[in-house]
This record gives sequence, C-alpha cells and structure tokens, in this order.
Amino acid sequence: FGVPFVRAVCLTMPSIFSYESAEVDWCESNFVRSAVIAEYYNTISNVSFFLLSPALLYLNREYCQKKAVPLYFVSGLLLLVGAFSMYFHMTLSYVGQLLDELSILWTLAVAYSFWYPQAYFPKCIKTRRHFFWLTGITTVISTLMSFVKPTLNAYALNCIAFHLLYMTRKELKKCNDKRVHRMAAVMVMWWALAITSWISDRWLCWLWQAINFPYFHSFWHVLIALSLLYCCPLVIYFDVTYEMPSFKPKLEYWPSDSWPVVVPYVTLEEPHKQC
Ligand SMILES: CCCCCCCC/C=C\CCCCCCCC(=O)N[C@@H](CO)[C@H](O)/C=C/CCCCCCCCCCCCC
Ligand SMILES: [Ca+2]
Ligand SMILES: [Zn+2]
Repeated sequence: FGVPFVRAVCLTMPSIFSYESAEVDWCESNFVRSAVIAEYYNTISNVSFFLLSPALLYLNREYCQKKAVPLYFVSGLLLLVGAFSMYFHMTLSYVGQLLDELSILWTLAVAYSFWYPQAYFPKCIKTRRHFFWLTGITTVISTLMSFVKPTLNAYALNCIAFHLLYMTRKELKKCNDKRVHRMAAVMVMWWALAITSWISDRWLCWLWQAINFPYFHSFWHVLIALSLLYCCPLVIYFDVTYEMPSFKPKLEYWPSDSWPVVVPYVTLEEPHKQC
C-alpha cells in the first residue's frame, strides 16, 4: 500500500462535499430546472432570509441604537443561515446539511443567550454571564452530537419552537397590550403554516409528487422567515420591558396601522421624561 493506493481510495470515496451526499433529500425533484442547482425552488426561496435581516435591523433601529449587539448578531447569523441553506439545497451535500443545521442551532443559541428573560433562568444560574456559559456548553455538546444522526437534527431544532410557544403563552398572560396579543397570534399563524409545510414535504412527498406539486419545503423557507419577522419584535418588546426599565416599548406597524398587511416593529418611549 503506497501513496498511489491512498490516492486511489480518496478519489473513489464519495466526498462529504459531493452533490447528493446528504442524508436527506427534499421532495422537489433534483436537477430539473438547472444542471448545477439540485433543488431550484428550495434554493432560491432562501432569499427570504436576505430580506428578513435588513428589515429587522431597519425597522427596530431605535432598539439597535440603544442596544446594538443582540440584533446585529442575530441578523448576521440569519444571513448565514440563508447562505448555508442555499448551499445545502444547491448541492444536497453532507457538509451543506450540517452547515444548514448547525447555523440554525448557533443562531438560536445566540438569541437565547441575549434575550432569554432572567425570570426564567434555572435556579442555579444567577447572572446573564452564567447563562451565556450554560448556553455555550449546551450548544457545543449539541454540535458534537449532531454528527451522530444528522437526520434527527432538524426534528430536534423544530422542537425548540414549542419551547418558544410555551414562553410566549406565559408572557402573554402577564401582558394587557392588545397589539402584543395580535402580533403573537399572527406569529403563531405563520409558524403553524410553516411547520405544516415542513412536515408535509417530509412525510407526504408521494402525494405531492403524484400531483406534480413538490414545493412545500420552499414555502417553509418563506413562512418561517415571516414568523421570525413577528417573533423578533415580540422578543425585543419583552427585552425592553425587563432589561431596559428606563424605556417603555411600543409596537408600531409598517407601513401604517391602516394597511391590511403590516409588519410590526418596536419603538422606545422614555416614560419618565419631563418636558
Ligand atoms: C428568547 C429566544 C428568542 C428566539 C429568537 C428566534 C431566533 C431564530 C433563530 C433561527 C431560526 C432559523 C430557522 C430557519 C431555518 C431555515 C433553514 C432550513 O430550512 N433548514 C431546513 C433544511 O433546509 C431544516 O430541515 C430545518 C430545520 C428546522 C429549523 C427549526 C428552527 C426553529 C425556529 C423557531 C422559530 C420560531 C418562530 C415562532 C415560534 C412560535
Ligand atoms: Ca429533492
Ligand atoms: Zn431548507
């Protein structure tokens, strides 16, 4: 066994970067619309994340001026999620799948470390710095575990949405602002449509292929981005309430209240300001 043998093995071994080396393949048929993009609509629908990030930063700019790091970090990571997801659907490679899933995991971890309300910290955690460490260690362990059975990663990630739903319910019980309740209801509606699309693409592919409409995963990309467009202002609203007591958060709608379809954002009022 010399160098030529090792080279021969490496050349014939399927590469983790090669097309269709991932453990999952979504319902959309591969290489139908392009010779280089495996799943065309699943790839281009990730544009939603490139629109979501600047929209969040622009609309919630008053919050960003007072507390820049969390939203800059999360928006940047959402761009990365969009880019890795594009790469994954373009190649359906093993590396693409892991980059897609791990970028989601780390975005959630960063969002939780910055925004998880202190009132819900486990009893042994006293400060946000400690919570950072807890999330960091948990995320590193989850990252290592994600190599064991990559097919299960997406299911585990989707379960986190149920924790977010539970927290939203708890917070809404303490909140009388009708706008906040309305925004949460719209977020849940988009998320319910998103997860229904994700599950139907996974489980009912035979049906969608039979009727020649295998596009539900691309709907998922758009719908989950829409639910995040509502989720982030909601989380910011509670962050201002709990962690920035010198300001009062106010929900506004873009372009204006009277439009039938609106995007929520948070502005800050200084309640103790004397004129
Ligand atoms: C105090 C906590 C604040 C939380 C803020 C939320 C931050 C959200 C961070 C990341 C979510 C990005 C999800 C985009 C996924 C796009 C890529 C994709 O489609 N990947 C698939 C393969 O292509 C993969 O199968 C999908 C895996 C599942 C991901 C599930 C993510 C859960 C996101 C929770 C969103 C909550 C919205 C409202 C909840 C009621
Ligand atoms: Ca496919
Ligand atoms: Zn996807």
